[in-house]
Amino acid sequence: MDILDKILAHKKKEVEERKSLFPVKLLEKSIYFSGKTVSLKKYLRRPDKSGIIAEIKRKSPSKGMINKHVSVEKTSIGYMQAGASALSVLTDYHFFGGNNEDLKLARKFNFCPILRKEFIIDEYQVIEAKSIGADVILLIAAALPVPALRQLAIFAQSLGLEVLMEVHNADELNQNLHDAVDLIGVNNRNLKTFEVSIDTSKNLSAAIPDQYVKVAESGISAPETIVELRQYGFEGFLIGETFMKSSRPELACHRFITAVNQIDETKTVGS
Ligand SMILES: O=C(O)c1ccccc1NCC(=O)[C@H](O)[C@H](O)COP(=O)(O)O
Repeated sequence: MDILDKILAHKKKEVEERKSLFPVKLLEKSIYFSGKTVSLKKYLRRPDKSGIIAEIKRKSPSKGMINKHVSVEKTSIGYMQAGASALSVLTDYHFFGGNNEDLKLARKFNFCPILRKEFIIDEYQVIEAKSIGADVILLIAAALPVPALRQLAIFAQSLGLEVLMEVHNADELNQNLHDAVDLIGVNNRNLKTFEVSIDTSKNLSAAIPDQYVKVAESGISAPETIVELRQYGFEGFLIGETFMKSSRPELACHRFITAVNQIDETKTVGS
């Protein structure tokens, strides 16, 4: 059993418990449920932004505790002030130390696209995502059979949510391409070995059709990598640990984006 199998087995039980504790009828009463969403696709393409999706991530299966004392309010506002294009909030508690309140807090203090980083296997979690103020959900191709993934994606779009589909290889990519997916994320982290390689994004980039916004996920630790990945057509860059391992994640994000901008400026002057 790899880590994804373990997470999904746990998630199955958790979702059933949540369904009885917080029935759909209750979730639908949230002010966010019938509200408008903010488009991640559009924000990633805004020229005044970096393309960085900055993540709130307290701990992870690969790294253990990363940042126990993060303030979601301070960090999320600081990320956006630093020039991030969007936020990602891990809402899984058991493996990542997150929760729905984190996302609600991020929503309360920011007008920007927010990705609910979750292990979604059931329509209930899509309704929950909308009810807590998310704009985008993640669907992991390796987590679900193709028809189930497609159904969840169509359902999410019917609620006004965008769908970021995460793939690890060409097979997952080719099987799952369809109109209900808005963005394709290539995860550089191998979930069996936890090894990260930016080459995963580079190698898959050409196989992603132009209609999808390409997002490189995980293991991005150097500003130069953003500049390099842009040359492969990536417009979004999901970064968690590199910022969160600092006691001031928002400052780490600011320094990182400033460095990306400096590389861009140097290239412009030199060309
Ligand atoms: O981060 C993990 O260890 C992990 C393990 C198993 C499933 C998912 C995992 N991470 C979720 C993510 O996708 C990352 O938080 C996200 O891409 C940011 O990655 P990083 O910048 O490397 O923190």
